[in-house]
Amino acid sequence: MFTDRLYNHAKPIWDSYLEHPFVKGIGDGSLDLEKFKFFMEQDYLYLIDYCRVFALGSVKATRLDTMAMFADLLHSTLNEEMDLHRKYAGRLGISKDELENTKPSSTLLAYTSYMLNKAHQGSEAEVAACVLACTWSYNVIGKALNENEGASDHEFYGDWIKMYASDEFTELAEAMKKLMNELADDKPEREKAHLEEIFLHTSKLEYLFWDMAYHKKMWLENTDIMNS
Ligand SMILES: Cc1ncc(CO)c(N)n1
Repeated sequence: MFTDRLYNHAKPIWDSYLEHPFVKGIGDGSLDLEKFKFFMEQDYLYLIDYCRVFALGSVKATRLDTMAMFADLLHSTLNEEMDLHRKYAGRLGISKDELENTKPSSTLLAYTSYMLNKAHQGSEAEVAACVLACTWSYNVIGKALNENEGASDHEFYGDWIKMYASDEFTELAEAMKKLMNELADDKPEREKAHLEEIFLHTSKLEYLFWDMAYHKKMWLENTDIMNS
């Protein structure tokens, strides 16, 4: 299947997520709260544009069931996944306004601009390739962290793990993989290679996103000049 090919190619990058101190810190509960706060603020902005990518998927869908699938993903991101962020914001003392008015980091802009550009230019298959690494890798990470004894009961990070390891989120990731396979399987090799490139780029951007959050990096690490 096409998604096996994608996974095999991206495996070293995906394995490195689980080694990253940010991800490990969620798993063992040791992550600095300020780093998590930075992450959730940037991730909220990320999800706003991620929803726009799903909307483009509905626009470009050639079949009604694909249109419905992108619409469902948009709906559950807006109402369920982003609700996790709104609840964490409440616990961290960030208002909804502040959350929506977060200043974007360079990594966030690179990631969302890339996805939106590819989604605007491409067909429904490119749109699926843009969002696949996101949903799928968070599910893989959530399930891996959930293996840690007591991780999902952690009083602060437990809810994050429960969200991404949940049956509902697993179903979304599986549905995305199924859609990618349906859309890619009969495509010529040149097109498959392009979809694979998008998957690899977004997989790398996922790593950059974890690293950005760990260092609370806006534009350049350890410089204030560009951070205003
Ligand atoms: C950066 C990023 N990638 C993937 C997901 C999962 O939806 C997320 N919330 N944020």
